[in-house]
Amino acid sequence: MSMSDAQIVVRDLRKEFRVHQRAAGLLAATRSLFRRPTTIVKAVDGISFSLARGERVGFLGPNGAGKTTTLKTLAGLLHPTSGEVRVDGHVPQKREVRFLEKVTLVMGQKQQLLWDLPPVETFELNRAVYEVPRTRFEKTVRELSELLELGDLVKKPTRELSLGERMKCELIAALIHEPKVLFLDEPTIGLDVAMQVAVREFVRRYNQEHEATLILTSHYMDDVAALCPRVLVIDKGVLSYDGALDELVRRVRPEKRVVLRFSRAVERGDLDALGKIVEHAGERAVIDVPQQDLGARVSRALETLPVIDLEVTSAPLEEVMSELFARTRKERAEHAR
Ligand SMILES: Nc1ncnc2c1ncn2[C@@H]1O[C@H](COP(=O)(O)OP(=O)(O)OP(=O)(O)O)[C@@H](O)[C@H]1O
Repeated sequence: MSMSDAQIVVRDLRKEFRVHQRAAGLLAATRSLFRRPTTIVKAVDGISFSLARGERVGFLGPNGAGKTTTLKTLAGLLHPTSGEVRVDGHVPQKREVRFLEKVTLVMGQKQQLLWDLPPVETFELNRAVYEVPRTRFEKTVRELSELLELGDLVKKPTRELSLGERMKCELIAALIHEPKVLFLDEPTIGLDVAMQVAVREFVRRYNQEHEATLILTSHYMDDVAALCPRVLVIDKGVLSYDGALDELVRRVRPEKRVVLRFSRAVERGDLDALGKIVEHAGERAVIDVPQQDLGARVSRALETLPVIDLEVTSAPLEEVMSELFARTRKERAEHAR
């Protein structure tokens, strides 16, 4: 994809925050009223990427990596310290009406629904703000409520809804104006597994039906695996990977995970030759085996051990990601020395 075809373009984006240090003690506090020491936090430290229309990209990184800051900048809520950002040809920070009509930012940790009123009232408010024609509005609300199986819940006061029901209504409120670009920051946080799946499927359908572009952050790797073929990995404001999720997993963890069950307890020493032992408790063992040796090692296990059950899996994505983040930190620490 050339930069000119891209719908979202980010070039060398930096965002710094100036933070006042809080000194302890009354005297220090009084003094700091006049001369407050400040430090600079480099939340985003020179990142570049671009997205084509309709793409779904996951934004991964540990806490404080700079994900929310990047999304807020793309949505026009924060001004970049330097660098360039374009979303469908617009400079987000100008917050032009035509730009605002095209985008939405959903933050799982914040809500826009009015607490004491039913969600439909917030939908109505957004209809007015975005000047959505009545018939289109009604069609959208009906379709989205059906997709999310909300029924008449949208007419109950928000405070009476469960977390999952509220999150679904948040999504509808954010989509009343049928945006083409979705920035979703932890949209499934706090939801149970069934609800996560429902929201995920809904987002997927919206993406397909509207050819909407999507950037998603989530601590639930299942969300990312289900929705985002491509991922960006950010740590300490710097991008360390931009590419296919599968490829990332292969790079970080070229091993397959083999779960073995035996008809009787097996000695640890008998397992050593198979690979890296992740777990071992007598009649059960979990072993990481290099991908290229998988066939040979599995045959060996079957020949030499009383195997009654064998399953080949991959390490959970959560584990792969925390290993990646730990590695990046370590490399950077060594680099800094
Ligand atoms: N308004 C602000 N003022 C000062 N520092 C900020 C501000 N917003 C964010 N930061 C700092 O910038 C860094 C990046 O924060 P950001 O919220 O973008 O991270 P994140 O990747 O979204 O993290 P998480 O996964 O925890 O939500 C953090 O060190 C954070 O403390």
